[in-house]
Amino acid sequence: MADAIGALFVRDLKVSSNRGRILLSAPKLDIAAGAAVGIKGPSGAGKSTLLFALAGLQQNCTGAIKWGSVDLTAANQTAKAKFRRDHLGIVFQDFLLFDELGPLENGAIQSLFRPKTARAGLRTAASATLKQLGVSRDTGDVTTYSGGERQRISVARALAHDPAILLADEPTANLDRDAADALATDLVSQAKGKGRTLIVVSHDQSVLDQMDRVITVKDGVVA
Ligand SMILES: Nc1ncnc2c1ncn2[C@@H]1O[C@H](COP(=O)(O)OP(=O)(O)OP(=O)(O)O)[C@@H](O)[C@H]1O
Repeated sequence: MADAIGALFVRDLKVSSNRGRILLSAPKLDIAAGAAVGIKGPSGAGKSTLLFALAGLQQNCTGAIKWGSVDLTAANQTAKAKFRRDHLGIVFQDFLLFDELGPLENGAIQSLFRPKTARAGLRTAASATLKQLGVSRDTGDVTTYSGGERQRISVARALAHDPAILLADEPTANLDRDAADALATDLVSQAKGKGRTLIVVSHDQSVLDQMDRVITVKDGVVA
């Protein structure tokens, strides 16, 4: 399964700022497809920079970031966008939902820019994941839902296209303890249940405890 799209191979990665300062280096990082991996480290260490590089969203990267046979550092913007559309789901600290829409409209938001033939499937998948995650009502916009529910809606959105890879950047930072624990459990079960690779940046030890493995980033270097 060396070429499984969820298998990550990073070599000699360097990420620079626009002014040429090295923000992050990762000499070697391998993650097996289907693994659940935490990324920890002090504030400003470069964790989000690493996660965004792995998503093909970070500028000024050199070296190799390969997901299966797709080399993101060699890909142009169109190819990177296609990779994300086909294979990647992302969950953000601040949810990044559309406040004026409800859970299903947010969960299935991708249907607005997907081919007509894919739209019904996306809505069905988002609806099923919302149910699995316990977001059972679909009344009112998402501002009427709790933080934990909103983050679960953003997980349903990230998974609607059935990606092989799920990335999350501090997904529990805005949640209370109970909601954070539940969300971490949900992320792991949604990933493991479908053999997805899960990579979670977190300061939260109870989130990191649920991962198969934890990587440390310190002073811009991935250990
Ligand atoms: N586009 C950019 N241009 C210049 N510096 C940047 C850029 N993006 C990030 N940085 C710097 O890179 C370093 C790493 O930032 P990053 O957000 O990856 O850290 P982090 O480990 O995720 O921190 P936190 O835990 O506080 O979110 C920081 O010093 C930050 O100021």
